[in-house]
Amino acid sequence: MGSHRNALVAAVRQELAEARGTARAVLAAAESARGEAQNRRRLVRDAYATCLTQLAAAREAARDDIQRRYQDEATKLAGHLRGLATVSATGAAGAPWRLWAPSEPEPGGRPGLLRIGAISFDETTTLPGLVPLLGAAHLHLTGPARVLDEVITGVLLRALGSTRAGDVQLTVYDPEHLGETLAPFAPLGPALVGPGGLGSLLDDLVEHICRVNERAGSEPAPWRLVVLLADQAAAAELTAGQQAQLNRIARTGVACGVHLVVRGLPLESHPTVERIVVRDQIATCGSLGRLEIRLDPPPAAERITAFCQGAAERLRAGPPPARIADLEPARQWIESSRNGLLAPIGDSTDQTLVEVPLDDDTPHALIGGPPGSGKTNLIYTWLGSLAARYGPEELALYLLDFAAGVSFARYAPGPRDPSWLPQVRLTGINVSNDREFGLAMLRHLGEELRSRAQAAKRYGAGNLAELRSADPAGHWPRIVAVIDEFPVLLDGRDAIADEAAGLLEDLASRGRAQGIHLIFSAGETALPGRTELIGRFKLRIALPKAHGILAGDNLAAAVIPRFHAVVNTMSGVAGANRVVRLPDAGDRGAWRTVQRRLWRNRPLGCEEPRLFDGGAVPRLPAAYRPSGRVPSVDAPVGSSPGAVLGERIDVAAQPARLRLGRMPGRNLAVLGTRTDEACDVLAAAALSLAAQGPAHFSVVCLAPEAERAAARLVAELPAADWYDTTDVHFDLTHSDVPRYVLGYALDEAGPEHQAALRTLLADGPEQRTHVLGWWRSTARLGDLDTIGAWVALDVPGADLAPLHPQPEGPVWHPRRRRALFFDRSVHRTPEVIIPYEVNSDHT
Ligand SMILES: Nc1ncnc2c1ncn2[C@@H]1O[C@H](COP(=O)(O)OP(=O)(O)OP(=O)(O)O)[C@@H](O)[C@H]1O
Repeated sequence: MGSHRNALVAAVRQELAEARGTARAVLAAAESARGEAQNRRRLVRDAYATCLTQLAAAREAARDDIQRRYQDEATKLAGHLRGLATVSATGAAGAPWRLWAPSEPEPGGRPGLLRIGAISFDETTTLPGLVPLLGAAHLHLTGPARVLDEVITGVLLRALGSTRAGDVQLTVYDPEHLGETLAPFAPLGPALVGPGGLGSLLDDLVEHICRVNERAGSEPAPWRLVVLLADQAAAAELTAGQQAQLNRIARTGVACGVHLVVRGLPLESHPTVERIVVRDQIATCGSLGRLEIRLDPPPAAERITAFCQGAAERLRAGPPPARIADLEPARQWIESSRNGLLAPIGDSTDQTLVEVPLDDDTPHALIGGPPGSGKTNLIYTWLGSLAARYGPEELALYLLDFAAGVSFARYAPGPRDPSWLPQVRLTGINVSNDREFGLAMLRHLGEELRSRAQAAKRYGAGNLAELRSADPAGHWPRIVAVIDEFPVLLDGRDAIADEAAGLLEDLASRGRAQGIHLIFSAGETALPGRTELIGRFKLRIALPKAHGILAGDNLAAAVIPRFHAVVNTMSGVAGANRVVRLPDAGDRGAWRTVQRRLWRNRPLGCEEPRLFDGGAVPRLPAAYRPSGRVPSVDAPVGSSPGAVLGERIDVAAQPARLRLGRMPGRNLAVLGTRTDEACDVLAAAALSLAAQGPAHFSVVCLAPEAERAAARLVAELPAADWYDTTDVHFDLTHSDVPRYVLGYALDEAGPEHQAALRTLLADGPEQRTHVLGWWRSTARLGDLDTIGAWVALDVPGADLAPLHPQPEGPVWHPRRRRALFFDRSVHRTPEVIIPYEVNSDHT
């Protein structure tokens, strides 16, 4: 029994132990599951936290991105809007008051929007607040009357300032203040409508609209801008009929150029009615929705008055004349000069361009007007207009300016601008003292006339057009010679005037058929004894107050205003006048731009023009200096080497040469007291001889003031002896090569040397020894037969009589850097030359 109980206890114990073990295992599993669950919860919580952080960061980034994009877009949009506003309201229509100035509308452009204030876009961006008016809308304003009047004042000034004078006709109905509200506009003379005048004003406007409608398609300008400033009393008196008229205008006015600016009267709604509501200096407009415009302050009354006075003045003067740019052709150089040259020089008051011809019927032109009347300006305009139309194959220009100035210098290359006008072949400036150059140009043109006449004869052609048809490959441009202040050339009864007059007669009478045209201008054209010549100029252009250009009974030049001209193609007879308004051609910068463009398009081989500047001293060209090419003793010597003395006053700038052959008298005397010029003549002669072949030089210097120049010459010559007062020699020694004795101040040679000098002068040339000497006075020259050539500096003509073929001596008025050169073996009369500058240290 006991063992049974023990066995049972043991079994129970066993079961209990098992049950405890199971419970412990279950507990352990539960513990582990809990731990796992807790772990998972922590993980989930961590993940959630991370997720939240990431989400927050993503949200921040997205927000930043949106913000940035918004900023970018807003800035871009504001920029676009500002750009749009700028083009919609250019110049006076949109500029803030502190920068405001009236502006010229673009030709053919539409009127823009008008600024009344600014729209703040965000803290940093503002845009102009613009409203439409001319060509687009009526304005209807509501708000405090004082502020509205300020807005209206600003709008009016902008509308008037951005259109041409006369384009806007202003009418003001102001029954309360009788026009005083817009008093600063008084100089423009607006039509003022008093109390009780509203009805007839509206009727008038409606009638005007009907008339414009009948002429459909016509330009609306001038616009009629009608400002209605009604107070309560006036509004109360508005009749139903007037209201109906007002509404009719609101509907139909804009299309017919009638614009209302209304405060204090009701106006029917219509797409062309822009409503502006003002509250506390803030305006809202129908066209801008909810955007608010902070109003600009009104413009100062003085500014309005000043502008209106200027506009009234411009209105009295009429529309502005054409500008130089308006004369430009659509395409350059497409015209042919076969039958003539036709180019505008300005416009008439109806703004049509006035063209002037140079052709077989009107071959030559005469321009006249007192000093300062605009002759040079007209020539600039005409030349510019011709040069833009006719290329260098069609037109060749020769320009000479005898007026005190350098007006044609602009057409030649200069130190600051390498461009030149491709049609210009020759231009002379500062020539008033060098009439010889005028003569040279006429001689050149005379040659051209002769060769054209010969060619025409060969081809059987009667004029240039026929010659060009017969010889299509030939180069036959029309030639235009312009001479400003031409009477200077014909002035005086001297050989130059006589020869020039003869050449001009020839050119004026025969040039027509050969395509050679003259344009002459002068302050005074009444030239005694030249009436026949003047009569050849059929085209007359008279500037204000010109005398003697038009016929005696044609008084048009006396009454035309400044910067106008009378163009007459019938030698100035009354009844053939055309009044032209001349553009201002004075802007050098603008001309340079045009010239550069023409210059860049010049044809291949187009040569630079020859510029003769009477104020410049030519330098001895390098080709006449021995440097770099010292001839050897064996080199052949020409039978008569030529000494270069100076530059000839001719179109080719050739050197004046003295041939020194083996004949009696081939010596040179330089005469006068101007040391530097005398030294230059001797140096140029010696250096040019040295450059031609082997020669021996003896320099005899008897004047201390010439020593420096003489010494420099010796240094530059390949071989030279030096003699001075301590050692004078005039011996005639035999030499294999030509020998040149360069004598400085030979009048200083003492009596003991006179015989030797005379012998040298008399016998030297045949033995190839030549004296090139400087005498300061003609009295000490000795035997004149031995002096075959001379160069006179500051020696009066009378003193040269013994050396001159005619006993009365040459007409010679000495002037600086000019010399009279006579070589009895080639000249009939002496010629004027310009001594070269050989060394630059005395100028
Ligand atoms: N059409 C014009 N528009 C504006 N200004 C002009 C016009 N014509 C001339 N002028 C100006 O008037 C002034 C005198 O003109 P210009 O030198 O052409 O006269 P001019 O008759 O040649 O004088 P002068 O006989 O003294 O040489 C210059 O300052 C020039 O710029």
